[in-house]
Amino acid sequence: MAQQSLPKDKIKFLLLEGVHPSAVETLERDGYTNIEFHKKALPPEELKKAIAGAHFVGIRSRTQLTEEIFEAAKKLVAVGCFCIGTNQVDLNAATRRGVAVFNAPFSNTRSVAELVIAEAILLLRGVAEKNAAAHRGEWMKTAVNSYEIRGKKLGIVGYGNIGMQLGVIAESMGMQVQFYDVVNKLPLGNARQVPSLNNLLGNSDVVSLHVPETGATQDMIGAAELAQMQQGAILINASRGTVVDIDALSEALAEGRLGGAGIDVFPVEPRSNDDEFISPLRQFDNTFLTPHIGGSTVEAQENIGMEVAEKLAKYSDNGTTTSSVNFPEVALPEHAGSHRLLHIHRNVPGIMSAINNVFSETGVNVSAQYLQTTEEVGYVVIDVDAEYSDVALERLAAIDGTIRSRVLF
Ligand SMILES: NC(=O)c1ccc[n+]([C@@H]2O[C@H](COP(=O)([O-])OP(=O)(O)OC[C@H]3O[C@@H](n4cnc5c(N)ncnc54)[C@H](O)[C@@H]3O)[C@@H](O)[C@H]2O)c1
Ligand SMILES: O=C(O)[C@H](O)COP(=O)(O)O
Repeated sequence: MAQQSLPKDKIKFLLLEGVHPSAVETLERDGYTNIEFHKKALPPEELKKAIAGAHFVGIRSRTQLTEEIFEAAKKLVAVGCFCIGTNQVDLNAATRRGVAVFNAPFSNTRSVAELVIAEAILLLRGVAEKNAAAHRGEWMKTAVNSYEIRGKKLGIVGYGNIGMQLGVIAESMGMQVQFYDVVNKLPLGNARQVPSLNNLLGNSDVVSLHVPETGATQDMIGAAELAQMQQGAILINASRGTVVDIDALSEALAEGRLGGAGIDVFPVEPRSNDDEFISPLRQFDNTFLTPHIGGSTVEAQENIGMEVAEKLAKYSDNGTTTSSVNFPEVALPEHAGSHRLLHIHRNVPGIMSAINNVFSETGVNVSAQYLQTTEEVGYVVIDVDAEYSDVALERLAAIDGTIRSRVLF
């Protein structure tokens, strides 16, 4: 599929799930005015219709971009996840169609870490149940089962951007930090990596989960793992709802084996704020149940809006794919005075020589060329004299293995 460069007002952005206004402001400042904005996620059938005319789509964690949705999104050039997680996007389906996917890997990490620390303090003090009791008119003044976090052991599962930040804050408040990760990580401060999940679970006063949603993390904390935890320990999950078996957690809470839990993400979450939240955990006073708001602070949302909108605009303006989660990464300079050809292809032998043949056979002068590949996809960017870009684009688009090509003026 070969695409000519469109005037900016013809390039359509579909922004869903109430991304922060900073996204719209950033795009408008860059000259993109064709923006359809929705406060909520769209149901699949509506999404299919809305996405059919969109060149760029912006989502958060709720919108599922499945194979079927990509099939309906014939004009789609890139996806912006205005969040960290990208598990809601079928990345293979995107890559096969030459659709680049971007996210905001850092902007809300502090917000999540702060929520977890707050919950660790309040749950170790028994505040969740004392607060619930007070709302019912009960007075629970007691020091029994009420502890400081100072000197307690925090076990972090998944020592990535959030886990590391959490560890630093926890340590500054006097906690001893240990973590489990599938990758060997450099511990910050006095944190200590432990060799196994069981080792961490059996030896932590508070366990906090910060792994991505993958096959390996599905039900990572089930009945067997909960049984490993210390009597009275706290479990916090602000990662993904699929990581904890909620029925097993309910059982552990019902039997009084855990001191409490802070759960921000659930296997099934209401589609909107108008729908009822249904969970067996509602019965327990010693839990904080929050509506997936780990990253929902004004600061984080504003930064995410700018960061992801900038990435989309940059990709649209000059082809830069820096920090794409599914695409070869290329950081490109401006291309004033020349036209820029973007060629996305399956990474199979012979493609590069076919591309270079186009230029040797047509005599089109190449002023710069950039190439980057992943296992599946190759991304070549070629700057050429403006008057020859049409003919070169046509020839490039006809090369066997081409996924998508476009020209930027
Ligand atoms: N509640 C919220 O609002 C909210 C906000 C932001 C992020 N999140 C979730 O938190 C997750 C973590 O975010 P991050 O920015 O720290 O991600 P990250 O990619 O920086 O870190 C994830 C860490 O988990 C480790 N890991 C992966 N699989 C593992 C496994 N099976 N066992 C142990 N460790 C494993 C990785 O090696 C990595 O160190 C995100 O994937 C996202 O789903 C939730
Ligand atoms: O992946 C994330 O960053 C979090 O889950 C936050 O998602 P949200 O933007 O939908 O709140």
